[in-house]
Amino acid sequence: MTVVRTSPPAKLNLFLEIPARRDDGYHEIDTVMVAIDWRDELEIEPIPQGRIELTASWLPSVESIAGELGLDTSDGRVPELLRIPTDGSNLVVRALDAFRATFGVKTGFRVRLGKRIPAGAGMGGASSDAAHAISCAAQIHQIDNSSRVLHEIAASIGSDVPFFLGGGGPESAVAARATGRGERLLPLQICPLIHFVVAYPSVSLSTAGVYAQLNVPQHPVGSASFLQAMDREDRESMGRAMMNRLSEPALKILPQLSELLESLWQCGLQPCQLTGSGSACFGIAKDAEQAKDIVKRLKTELQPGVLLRVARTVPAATPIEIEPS
Ligand SMILES: C[C@](O)(CO)[C@H](O)COP(=O)(O)OP(=O)(O)OC[C@H]1O[C@@H](n2ccc(N)nc2=O)[C@H](O)[C@@H]1O
Ligand SMILES: Nc1ncnc2c1ncn2[C@@H]1O[C@H](COP(=O)(O)OP(=O)(O)OP(=O)(O)O)[C@@H](O)[C@H]1O
Repeated sequence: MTVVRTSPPAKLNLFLEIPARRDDGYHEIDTVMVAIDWRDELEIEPIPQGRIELTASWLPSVESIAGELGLDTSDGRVPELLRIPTDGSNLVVRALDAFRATFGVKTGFRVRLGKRIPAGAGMGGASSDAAHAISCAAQIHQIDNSSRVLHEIAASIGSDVPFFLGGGGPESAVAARATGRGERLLPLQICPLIHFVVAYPSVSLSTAGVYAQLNVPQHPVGSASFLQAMDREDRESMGRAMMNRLSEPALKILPQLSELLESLWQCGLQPCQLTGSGSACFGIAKDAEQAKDIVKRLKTELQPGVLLRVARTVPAATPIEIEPS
């Protein structure tokens, strides 16, 4: 049986405006997302049984992630914040079930999911896992990865999922503009290499809950200035045009996020902002060296209590390794 492996990346929203509320419970968004090298690990093999068997664990270990977050594991139980569902509520299971139903696949998949990306962070970890699971299943069943149908399956699982399919081309874009509810994608050919410091506090936010607290702006800001700056690789103008309309509702729910943003800013990261619906925040560093130094310094100030990582832009769709056995 063939085993396929890949490493789903997280995303950051550099620009996120929300021009309108829709009648179907969603919002029209205008966002520019980049993928970053904070990655989960996914291993999928076909099995004759017609079901999805998923196992999931934290990498390098639940104890080490819990330690950084200041969560207690002394009773041997996984802390609530780090529980990973392995039933039908996991987006990987939902995506693979939708794949089987769409293509009439009677056999199933065994999946091992290694998590590094926190959930409810606005980093799209679950969405990326789901998109990469779809790509792996397509590889196993020799379905063209650029198929429109795969994009439709992805969009049915979640608004952020199609971004991580990467358009199916050989060279996936690092950045894309997403509109509609997030599923209409324009891959961006030019994106400078950006180094980030990303910080996840010991708390998750519900995407639906944050959207529910949003006051839709009367005069939405267009993404044109940000996109033009990106096209010119003009980092200063990009920085000035960055924004996230969900910051206000997220900070209303979790006021302590402003302290985290302040800590990033005080270290010289600029600009600093929430990603997606939070709770993770990020700041842009001048280079890899500065990002590394800042993470080292912030660890002494903020840990335990905050996961801190350096990250840089990478292609949204990660290649799949095939191991025939
Ligand atoms: C905040 C972002 O991460 C920005 O990229 C996305 O807009 C959220 O995308 P996502 O997590 O894939 O969200 P979904 O799973 O599709 O939707 C979760 C919930 O978020 C709200 N939602 C999501 C996307 C959207 N365009 N409008 C919304 O109002 C809805 O209440 C929806 O029920
Ligand atoms: N593959 C997965 N990995 C982790 N959590 C998952 C997965 N699939 C479903 N979940 C559940 O989904 C919930 C929401 O987490 P999700 O991962 O969607 O947030 P996120 O990846 O940060 O995305 P968003 O950008 O929407 O905030 C979690 O509380 C978790 O229980």
